[in-house]
Amino acid sequence: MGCVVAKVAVSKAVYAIDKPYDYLVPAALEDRLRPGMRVLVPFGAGNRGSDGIVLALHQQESGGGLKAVTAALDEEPVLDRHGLQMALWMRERYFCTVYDAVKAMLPAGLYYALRDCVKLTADREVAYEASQGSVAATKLVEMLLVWDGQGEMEQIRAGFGPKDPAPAIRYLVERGAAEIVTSAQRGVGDKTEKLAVLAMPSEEAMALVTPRRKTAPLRYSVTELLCQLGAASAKELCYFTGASMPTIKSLEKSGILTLEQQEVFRRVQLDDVPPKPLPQLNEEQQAALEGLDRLCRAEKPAVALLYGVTGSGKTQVYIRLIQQVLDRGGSAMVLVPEIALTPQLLRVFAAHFGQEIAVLHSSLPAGERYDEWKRARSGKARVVIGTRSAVFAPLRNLSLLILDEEQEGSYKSENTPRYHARDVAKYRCVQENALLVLGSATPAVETMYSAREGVYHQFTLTQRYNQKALPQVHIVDLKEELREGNGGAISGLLAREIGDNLTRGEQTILLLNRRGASRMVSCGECGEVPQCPRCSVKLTYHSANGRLMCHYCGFSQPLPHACPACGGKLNFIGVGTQRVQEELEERFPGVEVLRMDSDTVTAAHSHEKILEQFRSGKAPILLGTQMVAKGLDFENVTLVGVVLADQSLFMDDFRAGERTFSLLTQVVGRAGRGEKTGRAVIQTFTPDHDVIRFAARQDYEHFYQQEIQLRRLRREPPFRDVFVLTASGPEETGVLRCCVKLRQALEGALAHLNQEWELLGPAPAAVAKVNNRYRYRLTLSTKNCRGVRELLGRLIAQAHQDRENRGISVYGDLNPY
Ligand SMILES: Nc1ncnc2c1ncn2[C@@H]1O[C@H](COP(=O)(O)OP(=O)(O)OP(=O)(O)O)[C@@H](O)[C@H]1O
Ligand SMILES: [Zn+2]
Repeated sequence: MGCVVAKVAVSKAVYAIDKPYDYLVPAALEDRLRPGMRVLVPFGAGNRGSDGIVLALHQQESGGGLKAVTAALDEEPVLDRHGLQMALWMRERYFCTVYDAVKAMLPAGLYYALRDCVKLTADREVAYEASQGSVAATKLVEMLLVWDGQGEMEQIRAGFGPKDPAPAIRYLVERGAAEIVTSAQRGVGDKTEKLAVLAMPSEEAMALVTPRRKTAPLRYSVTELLCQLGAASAKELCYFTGASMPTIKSLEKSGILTLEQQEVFRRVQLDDVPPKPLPQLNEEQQAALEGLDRLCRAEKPAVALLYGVTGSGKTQVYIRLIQQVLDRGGSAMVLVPEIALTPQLLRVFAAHFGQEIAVLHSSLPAGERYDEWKRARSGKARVVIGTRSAVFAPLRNLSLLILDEEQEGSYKSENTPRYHARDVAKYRCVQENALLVLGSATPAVETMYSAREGVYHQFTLTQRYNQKALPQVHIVDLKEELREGNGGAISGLLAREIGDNLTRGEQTILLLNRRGASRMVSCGECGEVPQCPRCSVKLTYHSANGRLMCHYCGFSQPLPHACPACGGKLNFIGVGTQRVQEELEERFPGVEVLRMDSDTVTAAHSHEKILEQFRSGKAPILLGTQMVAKGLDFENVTLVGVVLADQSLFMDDFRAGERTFSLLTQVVGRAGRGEKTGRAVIQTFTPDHDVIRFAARQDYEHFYQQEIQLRRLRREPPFRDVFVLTASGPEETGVLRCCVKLRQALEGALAHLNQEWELLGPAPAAVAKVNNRYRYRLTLSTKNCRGVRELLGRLIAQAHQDRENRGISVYGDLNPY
């Protein structure tokens, strides 16, 4: 008789020591435990509990010296064989731990928050007696008795103040009067999903906070706001008052509000969508469908590019393709970029697949996401529609994966694990013998290159479904406008076109190409621009809450009345959507301008409502940031205006051209999708820039040819890959030293590499300081291969273990956005 040993990927094992750890499976668990189930195990010094996932089980002669699994956390596996394989694959690709990958793959509702508790094991008298000889231990016993014999480590630490409770705990444990237990509880999910509800009449609440208004102003403001609203998401309360989560928590402690794990986001109701017959395809669509379906039926891994101009009806092809997959008993997933997952799109799919749909969206509350995940796993839902992380959805018999707008940056994760959904999808295709369809009107240069090289299959839709020509585009040179004395945001031509549209009762979409709507302020006298105290960036002004905010760390402060440095008058600089809105209202009195940007989109006034208002034709003009550029399909829109095209063009990033081309082509493509022909006006300071000229002609072919040549010359993807190693820490010199050391080690090892490479840095990151941490990076450009990944993985692990690097974190990122 041997024993059963589990190989476990442990949550508390950091990257440098991440490997499968062996644990003995206790007899009581032997029948139950299977690979893919999460477990609680003792780990590290002191054997504190950690969660982990079982990678494999095997028989062994003896388990001498092995620690045992404490408990199983799941009834049945949460990952199957392919899922576990995927986690290992991600570790190797993205320099994360296996458990980091597992967490990214599972819905948040499944996480367990682990709590260490100290529990009295003896009764009152015995416990007191055991504590004799240590004042601290006696105090601890008293504390625990008050809490019914058990306290969480955090509570105890709080109770002991600055004193370390550890000796007192040890004292009791050694004398058999207490034990440390680790309990696994269902995770509480994301803070942002908490709903704060006023827990007492508002007068009482105000009476509680008013006396200390001076010393605790944030408590006062939060309470005041909550009294008006009754209930609000914790995130919103913070946003509008500048408070942070501890303030909300302290109000909860005082009983002024309760935090509920409630719906903050409304789930899109799909039950009432009337079913629709399948679309009749035109010839091009039919040809694409047949080709794709043939690949799908082959049950061999394949990637196909569906390259179709805006409005060519790619969605209709997807729908038919999915229907055929379902008819054969398979399942399918459709991934869309963050901003494209609109209720409108969901309704289109719901009309065809009804209850077969599961929606996995990052802004769904954790509980709902978990439910949807379970529906996919059980086979009740066979079509998953979702954003980036839906690529991990546990569909059975997966035979079709669709990545719509595959060039979009939101498919790349900016947090650990830093994966790209396209790569993960490709790997799943191989695992499942499925077909991956990459859809786009402006494919990523890498994707088109693979298609041209014959690595991907390609299908093309050259015409709009309605046979209409693509919109006519005019370029306006803003330098000319300035010379002619028009310093406003709207040129003469654009104003005339808008006017024409108003007369004809047609609608207009205006894009302000910049992140967020916000503006900076600067002092008219000394030129001072308020900066974030924690980051090396300027603060931007948000009109919705009247505060200056940092987009990197969330710091905010009320807009000062005068320049803090010299007392001068503050001016707003930069064109914000709000200013454009004002200008439009001046030029076209009485005309309603809907504005959609991060400022106007709040829980009460959602994205969805604004779009609904626009669709119903009530407002003639929709003005917004990138939110309005993509995916929208409104018949009556015949004019698109780009207020300023240059913004994203001059960023220090090899994708700047591609991103600008894509955005302009997409937004121009919103016009003329119905019966009437569309027009577009692009305003720019660089009318001769190739990217703008190509975009105006919607000429992807020439854009691609020029771009691929540039990439070849500059040795950028797809010809090489870019690995970025970033070190960040509280002291600049330490971070720099860490990078220099890393560079030396890397150079030494790369000398033996049998392929071309180039190493740059250390250089400060584009934003050199975030949240009081300095960031420096090394950039290695070379072909991605196992040897390079192993080398980088080893060096990152070494850097983590280097004592000199205490407080510094080092991470790697492949082809970052
Ligand atoms: N076969 C079809 N039958 C009926 N209507 C169609 C068909 N194909 C496309 N359409 C209509 O044409 C319009 C554009 O189609 P769709 O939104 O699928 O295009 P797209 O290629 O995804 O566009 P974009 O990339 O610009 O978002 C939609 O209103 C759609 O309903
Ligand atoms: Zn900041």
